[in-house]
Amino acid sequence: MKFLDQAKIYVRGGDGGNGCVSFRREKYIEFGGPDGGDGGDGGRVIAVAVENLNTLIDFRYQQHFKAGRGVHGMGRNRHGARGTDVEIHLPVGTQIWDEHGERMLIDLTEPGMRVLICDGGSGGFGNARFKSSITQAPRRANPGTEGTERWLWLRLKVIADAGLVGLPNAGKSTFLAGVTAARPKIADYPFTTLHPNLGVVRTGDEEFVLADIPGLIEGAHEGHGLGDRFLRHVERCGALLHLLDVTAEDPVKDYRIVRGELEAFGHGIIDKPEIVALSKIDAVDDDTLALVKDHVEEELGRPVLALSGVSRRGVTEALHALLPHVHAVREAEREARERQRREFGVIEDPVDASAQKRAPLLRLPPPEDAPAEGRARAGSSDLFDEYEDLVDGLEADRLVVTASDDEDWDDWDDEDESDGDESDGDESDEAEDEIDTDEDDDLDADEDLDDEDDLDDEDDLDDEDFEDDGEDEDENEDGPADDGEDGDAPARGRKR
Ligand SMILES: Nc1nc2c(ncn2[C@@H]2O[C@H](COP(=O)(O)OP(=O)(O)OP(=O)(O)O)[C@@H](O)[C@H]2O)c(=O)[nH]1
Ligand SMILES: [Mg+2]
Repeated sequence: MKFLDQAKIYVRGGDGGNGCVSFRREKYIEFGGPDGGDGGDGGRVIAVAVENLNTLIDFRYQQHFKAGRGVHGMGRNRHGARGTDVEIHLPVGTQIWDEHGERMLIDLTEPGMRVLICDGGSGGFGNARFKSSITQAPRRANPGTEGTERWLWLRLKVIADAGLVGLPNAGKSTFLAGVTAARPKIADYPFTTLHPNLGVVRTGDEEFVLADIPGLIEGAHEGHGLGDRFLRHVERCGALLHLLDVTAEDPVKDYRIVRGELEAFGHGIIDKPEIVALSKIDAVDDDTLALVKDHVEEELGRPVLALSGVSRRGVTEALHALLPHVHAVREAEREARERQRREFGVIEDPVDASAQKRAPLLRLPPPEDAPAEGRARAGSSDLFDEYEDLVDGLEADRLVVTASDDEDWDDWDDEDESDGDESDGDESDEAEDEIDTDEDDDLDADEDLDDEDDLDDEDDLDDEDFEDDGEDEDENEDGPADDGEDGDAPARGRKR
């Protein structure tokens, strides 16, 4: 499988479904009352950390993730269903960064960790919600709110307890293959290893993960060789095992080159506990080894181990030297995880009953430019007031409508005016251009109405009513919530 350790993705929560304006229509039942259901909430986008994945290559082929839209509310008090959630599976060790790659939002360090990265919009209230003792036939419903959207960077940092560093050909992959079941490519040329390899080391009853990363050369931080970006995979390691090829001309110089690159990379790698070992010692006799070892120890001013990935000599000692550091980093990681949990807070997951069995859902911090409260909730917003005004201006009666969006509301408004004009226009002489525009409006409005009809499941029922019962008319005209002079024939005819 190809290795890719960063990717940019676009995520979008589903829009909330619109509330529905509908009235109960049934034979022999007068004043049926409002029965428009609420729209369903939009689906959410959730990131899940999973094991057995170690690349972000999938995100090269798919970058856009959109959750499903909430279903619109319907008549007979039917609420729309929630939009479907989208789950994005990420390898453990993936970090989620903001759009500009400047701020890390969350670090998926545990398998099964779940993060809500994009919330869906809320469903709008149907007209049944607006029933009160005064307004018994409310003709308003809320449109659903839009889902949030954002771009995010994903960065994979392989999670290993210890890492192998060194020049190309130092014997890193050979060492990994010797102490773990990993089978990295090994060959007698530089840059055999092109991406990090992981292996699980077992010593006694201890286990830890060892990472072999591509070799570093002088100037790697400027992009020489494979560059130094793979170093971020050892950022999380508890310790580094720095291998120096004993057969090399000058192991001390090799050591300094690699240290120089670690320093140039930054991110605290240079400060990590480091164990230095001469490798390939089976390739030299003991005298030469002793000579080189003394020289290197003297130059570096520290003890140096000696090992061979081929003959396994000195390997156990090197692993044991790594162990205390591995324990220390694990302890620190555990604390960091607890801190992260406290910081992000856990969201109760009302949707999914099985969620309790799974890891808690964490909430990703909102984009920095977003309003603190997030998006306005349906039913409590300016949107609502705006809509209320619009509806008050409407003469339309007994509409059964599933709103699609704001534009539709505007169209309704237009339509109303044009209808008025239409009836006037037949009787009186209007200015010509005015009539023209009105006709255009009419066309548009009719089209819009058709669209709405298509969306609306209620239509059959209501169509029938419109056709056959004159009672209904009376019912609405006499209805306690009728605002004055509506119930006029043109308005009703218009809806047909
Ligand atoms: N004799 C001997 N040869 C070794 C030993 N370790 C590695 N080699 C040889 O050295 C060469 C390079 O080994 P690798 O393990 O691929 O080296 P590397 O550090 O992973 O190299 P890159 O992946 O290119 O950075 C291969 O030909 C190995 O057979 C050892 O312990 N003894
Ligand atoms: Mg290698």
